[in-house]
Amino acid sequence: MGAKLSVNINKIATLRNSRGGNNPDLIKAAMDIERFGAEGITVHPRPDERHIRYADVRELKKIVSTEFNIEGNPQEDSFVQLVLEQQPTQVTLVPDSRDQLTSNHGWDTLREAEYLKSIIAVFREKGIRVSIFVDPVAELVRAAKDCGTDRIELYTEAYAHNYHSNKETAIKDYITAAQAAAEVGLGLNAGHDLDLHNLKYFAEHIPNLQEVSIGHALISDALYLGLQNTVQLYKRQLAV
Ligand SMILES: CC(=O)[C@@H](O)[C@H](O)COP(=O)(O)O
Ligand SMILES: NCC(=O)COP(=O)(O)O
Repeated sequence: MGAKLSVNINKIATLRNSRGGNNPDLIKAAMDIERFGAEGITVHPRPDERHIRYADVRELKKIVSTEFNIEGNPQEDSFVQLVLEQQPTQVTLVPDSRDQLTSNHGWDTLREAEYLKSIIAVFREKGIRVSIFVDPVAELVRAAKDCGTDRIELYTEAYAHNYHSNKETAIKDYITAAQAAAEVGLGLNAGHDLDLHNLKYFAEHIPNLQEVSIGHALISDALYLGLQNTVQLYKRQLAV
């Protein structure tokens, strides 16, 4: 079976927030995205609530019937409280600073090991699956296992950036990192800047890939192709 598609709906909230009303309706969009075939809904509430708001997360939890994945930085106490209260399928820990435009690096699982061990345990004790955002470096992947996480999410910005110039080179570190994950028994997710051009090749070369979370490109494509068609096109790239 191919990797699951979890659609990140941050950008739908960004559009809604730009006018202050409820158009587009985030809850309806999440339900439609699931109905169109997505196997998960991802949100990344940031401290300034510039797209997904904490209140959205609470409303989404009531209606998401597939896997609900909440991303964020556990160094924000309010984020930890929100996740513990909402009990999603998965929490993805991302080391973003408060004013960051978008995620731009993974955890240093060697240097931050003690902190990660303690915070991962907090979520796992409550039965929430934990994934941590990691750059494609085998040593950091192996160290992630020692932190007690269930899965890692490989940060795919570098792959997406380099894909068009040389896809064989672009995927190399990800293959090595994915093999390291398999060797130590870690589940494997991936995300950031994956799109209709680069997704199939990634899925074909990373056989132990369990889930991708995709937002920016997918929602942008939906402007031209329609949401239903777009979700199905992305799913087709994963059917390798
Ligand atoms: C962890 C990750 O790569 C995504 O959460 C991405 O950062 C989306 O966040 P924004 O929609 O705020 O850019
Ligand atoms: N975890 C990655 C994610 O949720 C979406 O990233 P992007 O597709 O918006 O770059």
